[in-house]
Amino acid sequence: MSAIVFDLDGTLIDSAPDIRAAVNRTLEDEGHAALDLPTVISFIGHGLPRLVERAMGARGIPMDQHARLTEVTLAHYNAAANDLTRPYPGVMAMLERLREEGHRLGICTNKPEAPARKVLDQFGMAHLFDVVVGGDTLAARKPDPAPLHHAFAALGASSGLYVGDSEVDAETAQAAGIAFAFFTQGYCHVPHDTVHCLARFDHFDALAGLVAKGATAPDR
Ligand SMILES: O=C(O)COP(=O)(O)O
Ligand SMILES: [Mg+2]
Repeated sequence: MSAIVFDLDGTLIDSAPDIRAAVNRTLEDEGHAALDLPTVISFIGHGLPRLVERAMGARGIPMDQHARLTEVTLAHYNAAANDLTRPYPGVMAMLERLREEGHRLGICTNKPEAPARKVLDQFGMAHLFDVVVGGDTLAARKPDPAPLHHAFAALGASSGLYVGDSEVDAETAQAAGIAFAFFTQGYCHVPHDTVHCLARFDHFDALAGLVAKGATAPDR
């Protein structure tokens, strides 16, 4: 038995199109032009408040509107979190296999906890996870290691494997002293060879094999 914790956006699910739609609804409500998908993807990774801040910056909206527009965007997202979102190929089979092998699974995402739970539920994945830590579950969010420590503690493990798609996840794992497996098809914003990881993979069919080969050994 080991504990395996997953990032969500860009790792288990390709959620950027719905995130983009929510942000663009907010911008359009305010009379501003929409943002394209690559631009929105470049803003994903540090949580919703940061994403809204960057979208506002791109459109020259004064930051005194930030708290309000973050709430508005969250409401838009909660209303339509699964219209365009899809799990990456092989995700469901991989999660079920890891559970069958006796691993305990968790989520550590910077997405707010409520929509994270909702998305997992709508894809029929919620029952596979023993803990969901979102960007607003604790006072700190990734790359602070606290949310990842919290997830592993809830699983009754001090170590295991963290699986994510971005430099933020790699930094978080390193700060937490947890081994990191890097899914390369998500929303990473730096050259892939600069991402510190124990293993990298581009399809979830490969993950169970990595776990079996001992990718859950401590990273340092
Ligand atoms: O909400 C974000 O900015 C990123 O979410 P993630 O941590 O699941 O990639
Ligand atoms: Mg991610």
